[in-house]
Amino acid sequence: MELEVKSLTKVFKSRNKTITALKNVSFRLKEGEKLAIVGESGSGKTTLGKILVGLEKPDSGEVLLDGKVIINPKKEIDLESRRNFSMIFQDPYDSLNPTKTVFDIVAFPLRIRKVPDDILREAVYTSLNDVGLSPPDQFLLKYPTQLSGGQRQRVAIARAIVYKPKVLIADEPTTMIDASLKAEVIKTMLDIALKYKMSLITITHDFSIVPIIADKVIVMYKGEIVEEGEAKDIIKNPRHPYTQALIAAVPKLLGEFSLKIKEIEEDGVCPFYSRCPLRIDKCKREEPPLQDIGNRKVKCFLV
Ligand SMILES: Nc1ncnc2c1ncn2[C@@H]1O[C@H](COP(=O)(O)OP(=O)(O)OP(=O)(O)O)[C@@H](O)[C@H]1O
Repeated sequence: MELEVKSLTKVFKSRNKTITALKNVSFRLKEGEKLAIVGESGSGKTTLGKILVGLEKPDSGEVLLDGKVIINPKKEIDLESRRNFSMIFQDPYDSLNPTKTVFDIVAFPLRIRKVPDDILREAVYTSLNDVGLSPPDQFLLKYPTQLSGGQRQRVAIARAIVYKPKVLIADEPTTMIDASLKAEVIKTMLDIALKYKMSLITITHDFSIVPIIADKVIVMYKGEIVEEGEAKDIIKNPRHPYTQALIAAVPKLLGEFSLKIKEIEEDGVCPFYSRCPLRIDKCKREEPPLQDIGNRKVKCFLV
C-alpha cells in the first residue's frame, strides 16, 4: 500500500472571510508507516483528515492509493475508496451516539456496507477485544454514558477499525482523556496498527506524544507544511523556527506559547513572519519554498 497526497488545497469561504485551511499539501505514506501531523489549532490538520475520509472535498490536488486516484475535486469519494481510511475523532463524548449501544455503534460502519449479520457480529467481537474491551459481552449492551472516558475512546477506536482500514487517522486521540490513560490509548492504537499492518496518521498539537506515535513528522502552520522529516531527527534537531518553538513548548500548553501578535496575512510573506524569532528582512519580501535539505523538507530561508 502506498498513499500519495498531492498538492491538496482547501479554502473555506464565508460571507466576509476566506480561510485557506490547506495549501499545496503533499506527502507519501507506505504500509505500516506512522506519521504525526503536528501544528496548533487552526493549522489545517483536521481538514486534511476529513478530506482523506471523504467528509470534505479538496478544491484542488488529489489523493492516490497504489497509483490510483481516489480523491479529487471532481469526484465523490465512493464507499469502496472510503473503506481504506478511518478516522478517530477528538472527542469521544461527542462522536458516539448516546442513544445507541456499544454493539450498534461499532457495527455501524459494517451495517451501511450491508455486511451479513454473522460476519458483522464476529467483526464487532474482534474489534472490542483488539481495543481491550474484553470480554466484549460485558460491553455490548452498554450505552456511552455508562462508560468511562477511556472506555469511550476505545469504543471509538473499535468502530474505526471494524472494517480494517489501510490507514487509521487519529485526530487528537488523547486530548479529551485523562493524562493517566493517554499512554494506554496510544499503546492500543500502536498494537492495532502493527497487528493489521495499518498505517497510522496521528493529528496532534502535542509534540510530547510524537516520539511514541510516529516515525515521520509533518509540521503544519496555517495550512502549509513548514517542516517534514524523520521523527527522531526532527525532535533532536528541529530546523524550522516554528518547529523549534513547538518543541521548546513541550511540556507546556501550546496556548501559553501562542503569542498575541498581529499577524501579517499578505501573499509573498513567510506565513510565520510575525511570530518568527529568527526572521530576516527577506522573509517579509519573499515566501520561502519548501526546500529539500538532506532527508528533510523545510520551508525557511534560514536552514
Ligand atoms: N467547515 C468550515 N467552514 C469554515 N471554516 C472552516 C471549516 N472547517 C475548518 N475551517 C477553518 O479552517 C482552518 C483549519 O481548520 P482545521 O480544523 O483543519 O485546523 P486544525 O489544525 O485541525 O485545528 P483544531 O485542532 O482546532 O481542529 C481554521 O481556521 C478553521 O476555522
